[in-house]
Amino acid sequence: MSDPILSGHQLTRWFPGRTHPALDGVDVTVRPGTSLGIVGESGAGKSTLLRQLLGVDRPTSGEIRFAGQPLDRGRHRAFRRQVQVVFQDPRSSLNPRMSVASIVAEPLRSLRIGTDRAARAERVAEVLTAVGLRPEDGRRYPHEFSGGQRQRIAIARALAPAPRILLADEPVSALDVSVRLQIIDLLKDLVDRLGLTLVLVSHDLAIVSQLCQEVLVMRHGRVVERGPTVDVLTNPAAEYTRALLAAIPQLPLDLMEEP
Ligand SMILES: Nc1ncnc2c1ncn2[C@@H]1O[C@H](COP(=O)(O)OP(=O)(O)OP(=O)(O)O)[C@@H](O)[C@H]1O
Repeated sequence: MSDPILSGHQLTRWFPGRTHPALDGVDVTVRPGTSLGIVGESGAGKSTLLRQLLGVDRPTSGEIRFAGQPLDRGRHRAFRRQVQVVFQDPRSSLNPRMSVASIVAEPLRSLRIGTDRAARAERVAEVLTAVGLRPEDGRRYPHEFSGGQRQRIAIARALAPAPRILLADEPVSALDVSVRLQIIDLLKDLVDRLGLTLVLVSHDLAIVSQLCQEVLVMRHGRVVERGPTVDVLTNPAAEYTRALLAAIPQLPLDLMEEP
C-alpha cells in the first residue's frame, strides 16, 4: 500500500466557549490516487476536519502531515499548489467583480505559476475546457452563469495549478437537484482522467457512494466507522451509520460497482 499523501493524527479542535470539541481525537489517512468521503450529520465536525486537512485551521492538538512531513509551519508553497479546494456555494466563493479568466488565473498568480500572461491564459483556456466551459467564457462574469456553471468555474480555478489533491466541501448541495448529477459526473471524470486524490465532505451518503472508494463516518467530532464505501454501505457496523443509511430514499443502482 502506498504511503499517505495527507494524514491527520489524533486531531482535536476546541472552539472557544464550546463545551465539546468539534474534533475529538480523529485519525485520517489519504493515500495518493484514492477518494475518501467524510460523512455525518450537521455539526459532526466534517468541515472542521476538511479545514485542518487544508491547513487553514490548526488543531488544538494533533498533527497534519503532508507527503510525510508535519504541516506545523503552515501552508508552504508546494502544499498550496498541490492541495486545492472547492466549496459548497459558488455564489459566495467567486468574486463577482472579477472576470472568469481572472478568477481561474488567481491561484496561478498567487503561486507564481507560469512565466507570462500568455502561458496563464493558455492554462485558463485548458481548464475551462476540462470542466465543460468554453475558453471565451473567460471574458464573462460569474453572474452571467447558472449555479452549476459557477461550480464548474470554481472547479476550474481549483484545477488551474494542477493539484494532486482536490478537497471538496459539499460541492453539490447548493445546486438544483437537476444539475447535481452533472457536477458529480464531472468530478468523477476529472478524478479518473487526472488521477486526482479526492477528499469529499458530504452529509449525503448517496453522493459519497458515487464518488468515493473509502468512507469515514463522523458523529460529534469522532469517527464512528470507516472502510471501503461498498462495505460500509452494504454492511454498516455502527448503529449511527445504519440510521444515516435509512435516511437515504434510494441508494444508487451502481452502489455495488467500484466507484
Ligand atoms: N468557528 C467556529 N466557532 C465556534 N464553533 C464552531 C466553529 N466552527 C465550527 N464550530 C462548531 O464545531 C462543530 C462542528 O462543526 P462543523 O462545521 O465542522 O460540522 P459539519 O459536520 O461540517 O456540519 P455542517 O454540515 O452543518 O457544516 C459544530 O458544533 C459547530 O457549531
